[in-house]
Amino acid sequence: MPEIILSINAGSSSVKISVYKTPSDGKSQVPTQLAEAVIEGLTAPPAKLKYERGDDKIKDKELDDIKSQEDAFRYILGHLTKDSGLPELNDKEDIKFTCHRVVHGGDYPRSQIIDKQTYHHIEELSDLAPLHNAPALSIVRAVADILPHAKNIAYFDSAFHNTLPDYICTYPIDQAIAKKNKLRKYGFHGISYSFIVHAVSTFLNKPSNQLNVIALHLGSGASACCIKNGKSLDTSMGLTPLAGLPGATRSGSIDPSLMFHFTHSAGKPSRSSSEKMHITQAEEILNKNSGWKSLTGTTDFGKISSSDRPEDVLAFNIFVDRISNYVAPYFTKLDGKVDALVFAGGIGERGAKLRQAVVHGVKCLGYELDDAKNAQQVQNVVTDISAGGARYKTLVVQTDEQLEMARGVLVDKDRFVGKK
Ligand SMILES: Nc1ncnc2c1ncn2[C@@H]1O[C@H](COP(=O)(O)OP(=O)(O)O)[C@@H](O)[C@H]1O
Ligand SMILES: CC(=O)OP(=O)(O)O
Ligand SMILES: [Mg+2]
Repeated sequence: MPEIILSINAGSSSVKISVYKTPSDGKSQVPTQLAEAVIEGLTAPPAKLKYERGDDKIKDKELDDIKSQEDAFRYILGHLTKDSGLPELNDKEDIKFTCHRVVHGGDYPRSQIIDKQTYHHIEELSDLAPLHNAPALSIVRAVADILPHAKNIAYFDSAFHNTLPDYICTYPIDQAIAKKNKLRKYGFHGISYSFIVHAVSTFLNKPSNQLNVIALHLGSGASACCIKNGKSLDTSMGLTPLAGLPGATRSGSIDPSLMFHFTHSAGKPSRSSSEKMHITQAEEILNKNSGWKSLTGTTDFGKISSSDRPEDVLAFNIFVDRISNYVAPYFTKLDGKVDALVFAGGIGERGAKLRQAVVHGVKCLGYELDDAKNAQQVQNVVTDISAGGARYKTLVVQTDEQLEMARGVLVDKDRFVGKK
């Protein structure tokens, strides 16, 4: 009997939910997608709904009352269960598995059933992913409330980076304190990077364990990953998703001393700290009130890219510069043996002008775009946008974290049987 999987991806500005059914032959490892709902723009209200079920589509429906990831989840679940074209979901008890993208999984090397212990562990990690873990847990609680029969499984963004060598994930600080407090580089967007490895390996017809890729996941949060033989060798995010590239509301890496000159109360608790999540004013400022929002007043990078206001041009140039700070070093870490430079995430997939500027900046390495291919809206999972004579390939991958998690359910099902 096919079973229904609800795969939930709570990002910092969006919630994306896909519904799948497991294959009826029980053998193939490919779930069938029945519907996909996305609410985006949580940081640039009003939030907007996109919905696709077969040929039925809703595009950019404005939702005034949806302010948080939990609101978005409840709205989407209501929409799915009321959709008469989706009879598989009319009875909520039909949902057997719910997959949750959890950004910070600490030392967890792979997915986990969410029981009391895992729930509390994810909660303890909330301080280290202030825009992510708590919203993901608010959805886990809502699922426990509305869908008590479903098995909740956490998929961790950090797990893909479990292969980082010690000299890359160790910070040069007192090692006794670092070990005691587990202060190291974790890295995130790993579910997306895992999807990218699968997709590019299929596209290039090359085994994933021989694949070398420089991957850029550019969304509300943005990161770069150096993938060697299909595994993470280095990545730009760190102990938290604040390190590395700037984002919609995040500064990215800055001089650590800066904050003490920015405000005298940097170390004091922020007003949005709660019993469950403790963050300082510095963390609040750098995670929630910086990035594109602080420079331009909007978090919509599409608007920023198409504007010629000086502050938008500055934000665009900063992003191009910071991205280029990773591409060439990762190229050398891979010894120039690079199968593809990959763009993914909301900005990577839709931002033709940004791709053009980034690739132009690394032209001397042998990257060049076909301008016409770059300008088109991508339709396929993988699109080659490189110029005919380019020495190295540039690809756009429409990443699908929900599908990556749902595939994981098919692989992991037996590990979870009998557990609740
Ligand atoms: N046409 C576009 N060009 C560039 N960026 C875009 C475009 N459309 C949307 N975006 C940006 O994509 C980002 C959302 O990316 P996404 O990966 O979905 O975010 P999240 O981090 O919430 O998962 C937003 O910052 C949005 O501004
Ligand atoms: C890890 C991270 O920053 O995720 P997102 O881009 O979805 O906010
Ligand atoms: Mg995302």
